[in-house]
Amino acid sequence: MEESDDERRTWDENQIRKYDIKMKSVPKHSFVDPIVMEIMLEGRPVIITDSKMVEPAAKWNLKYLARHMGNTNCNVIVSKDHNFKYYDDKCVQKAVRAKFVPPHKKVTMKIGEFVDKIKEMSPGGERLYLQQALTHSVGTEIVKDFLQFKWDYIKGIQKEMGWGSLTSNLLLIGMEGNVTPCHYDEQENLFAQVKGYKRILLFPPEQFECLYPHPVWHPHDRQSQVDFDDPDLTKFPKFANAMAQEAIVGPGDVLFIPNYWFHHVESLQNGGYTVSVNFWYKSKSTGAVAYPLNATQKMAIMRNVEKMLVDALRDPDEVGPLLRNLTLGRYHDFSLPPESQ
Ligand SMILES: O=C(O)CCC(=O)C(=O)O
Ligand SMILES: [Fe+2]
Repeated sequence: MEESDDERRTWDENQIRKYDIKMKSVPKHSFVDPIVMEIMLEGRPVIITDSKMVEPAAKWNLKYLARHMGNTNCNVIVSKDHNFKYYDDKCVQKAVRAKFVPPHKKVTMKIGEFVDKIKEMSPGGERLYLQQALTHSVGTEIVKDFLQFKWDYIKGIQKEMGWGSLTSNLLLIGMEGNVTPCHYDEQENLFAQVKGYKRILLFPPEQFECLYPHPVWHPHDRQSQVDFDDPDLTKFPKFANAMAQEAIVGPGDVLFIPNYWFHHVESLQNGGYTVSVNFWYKSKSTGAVAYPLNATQKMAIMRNVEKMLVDALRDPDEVGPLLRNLTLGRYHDFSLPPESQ
């Protein structure tokens, strides 16, 4: 961990984790370029540069945050390794909860304590990741900075995209090398990078079958079951066909992560701590629906069917067998040419 707040202006390949995944780059354009909105309206990710969208947060180094957020009880995840796979502990099914072993601890602490801890931590040891919603409780100076964000610009995007309300802003302070494993969210995301560099691997909803998300009733709902560090291709063979879109973002960059797009996020190794602020928005409400439905709409249907079945059967273990009985020997022939049926 860097002692100082020394600003690194770039990064190199050695700081990037190595995965056996095919990749191409996410396009990167200045906020003044009309192509930004064109890409976003197509529902594709883009890195927006020079927008100064969260410029007042540029001074949010650890010292400033510790001084001005001192009294806030912050949510901090403590992990034994570099992975911070999200889980929902409000998960309703008691049976699931009993069998589920959380991969890490969630605690709360004051930011001062967090800063002291991350400075003490040794390589290969325990890691921390602060993930705190920006609310009024974070202190007046931070709220003042927040109010100085470029809201005209931000609201302009919201309007042009037809998004619903801004639901929350998460402040993320990560240690170098931390990884948020591959998952999707049910919101549109303007992900603003403030300090340090992050690499994000994105996968479109069309690649659902390559990423094998956990069932919806599972505490790891929305998270891929595939361990990128050591993919089990026997269990998850189609992961071999996954094609990532890579984005590397640094201070001042904003990445658009579309609703239902899978994303893996890593703070670059040996790059010091990272600070990011995201903006989560409700998606555009679906007006007239065009057929055939797209991959995002099909993912939403699958979520609803799964939820309904677990509700009706009252036992998550019965969902898989029922779905198999429903389709086995009945539906698979449709994809084959007539002579092989
Ligand atoms: O920055 C990270 O580590 C995760 C961020 C993320 O998943 C999100 O903003 O949706
Ligand atoms: Fe996310």
